[in-house]
Amino acid sequence: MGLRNATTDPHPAPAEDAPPRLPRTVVLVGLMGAGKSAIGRRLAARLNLPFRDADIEIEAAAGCTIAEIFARDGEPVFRAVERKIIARLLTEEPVHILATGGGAFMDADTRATVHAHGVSVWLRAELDVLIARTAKRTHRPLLNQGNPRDVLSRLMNLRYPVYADSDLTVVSDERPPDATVELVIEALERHFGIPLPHRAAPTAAPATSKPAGTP
Ligand SMILES: Nc1ncnc2c1ncn2[C@@H]1O[C@H](COP(=O)(O)OP(=O)(O)O)[C@@H](O)[C@H]1O
Ligand SMILES: O=C(O)C1=C[C@@H](OP(=O)(O)O)[C@@H](O)[C@H](O)C1
Ligand SMILES: [Mg+2]
Repeated sequence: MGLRNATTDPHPAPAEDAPPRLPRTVVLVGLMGAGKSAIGRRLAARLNLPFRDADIEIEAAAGCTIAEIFARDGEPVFRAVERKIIARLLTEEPVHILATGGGAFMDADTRATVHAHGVSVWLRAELDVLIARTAKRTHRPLLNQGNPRDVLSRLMNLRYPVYADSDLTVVSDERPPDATVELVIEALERHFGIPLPHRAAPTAAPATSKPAGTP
């Protein structure tokens, strides 16, 4: 018979028949509490891609927490490490979902690297949403120096005009995280003009078994 065995076919289907793939690493940008880490992790699972969190990579490289780097070495040292780690992730790792820390995109070099190698998605959130989401944890050094509402409000004024330079903007509001993930997938599909192969969204929200405080 003329039927070919798919596994031993010496003439495999041409590449254009393969499902479209995300062409660039997705770089999530936004203020503390916007959901970069939480949405990024879920987005990676939906798109079946690796997830990296720049903050976790920094802590692994430094062998201590971000709060300890700020206290011991100061913010400029943290920013230098952050710049280096994000450049490495974007230039040396295959396409993945990357959650940055809220200050990363403020660095001109990092912005240039993101524009050159990634697609940036700003998770834009209102002040009250950011305050509610960040209030539960105390690991962010910038929010432990004074009133979090004042700090976040000042950072919004400074940073939102710069975050606006992102390729895409998605609102991060009170809707459930999976609904925001859906918005990001739709925005990416529109941006690249391709359907992205992705897993179905989780149907029901089962009772959480995560330890308290896990993003
Ligand atoms: N709809 C939502 N979208 C994103 N995060 C949400 C949402 N609802 C609650 N959260 C919680 O808010 C926190 C957001 O923090 P995180 O993802 O660490 O933000 P970032 O990395 O941008 O600072 C997490 O604990 C997350 O579980
Ligand atoms: O906004 C910032 O300058 C920072 C945000 C943090 O990350 P998240 O935005 O993920 O909280 C972390 O990188 C550090 O505490 C500084
Ligand atoms: Mg984060």
